[in-house]
Amino acid sequence: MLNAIKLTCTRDERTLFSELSFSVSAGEMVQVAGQNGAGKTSLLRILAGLSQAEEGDVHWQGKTLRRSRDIYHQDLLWLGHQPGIKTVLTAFENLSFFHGDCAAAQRWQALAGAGLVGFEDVPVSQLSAGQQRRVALARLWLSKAKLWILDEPFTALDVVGIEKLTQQMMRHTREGGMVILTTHQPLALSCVRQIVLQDAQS
Ligand SMILES: Nc1ncnc2c1ncn2[C@@H]1O[C@H](COP(=O)(O)OP(=O)(O)OP(=O)(O)O)[C@@H](O)[C@H]1O
Repeated sequence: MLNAIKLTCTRDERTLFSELSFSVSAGEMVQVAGQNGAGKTSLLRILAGLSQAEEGDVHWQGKTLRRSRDIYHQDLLWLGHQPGIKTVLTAFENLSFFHGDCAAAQRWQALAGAGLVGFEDVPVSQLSAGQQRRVALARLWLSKAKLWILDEPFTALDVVGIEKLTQQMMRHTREGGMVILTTHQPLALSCVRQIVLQDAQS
């Protein structure tokens, strides 16, 4: 279980959120919602251990991230705003780089799952924005991480890509995984719990 405990985040002397507490349990999908600039990415980065809250703490399986760092890194898959893939490599080579422990057949399957059949051997720099996003998301087909933290994963995806990703997130939570995401897309899923960050200025 992930516990956010009384998190306070301040940027440029503006408090984005204060004393924010919530938990995410196995099998849950949570959408962090709010207007542009409300602090969604800031919150996700804190949850992923990439930045620090001014106050409060994040616990994974009952321990602070500091104390559970190694296990947390194994259990977490973070996909940020940027695709975070290597543009000089092909789609297949990217999956080999990030998931060399998976069999080649699994990597091909992951690319097929993400809708990249026919583009496996093209350098990523020559793919469209949506295809590049699909390469990053193909990692979700291979990852054994329990917790996925996804910042705007639907960006640049077409309708088919959105559907594939939605199905993949649902499969993950059905199997006991956890998903925390931000998106400005309406999510037509009854199983998603929302955490809404109010704009401190409004
Ligand atoms: N490293 C930083 N230094 C200074 N200010 C920052 C930093 N990161 C974010 N901010 C500010 O914090 C506020 C919240 O940014 P954040 O990216 O968390 O918002 P968001 O809710 O994800 O927005 P969007 O929906 O536009 O992606 C913004 O006003 C931003 O300028």
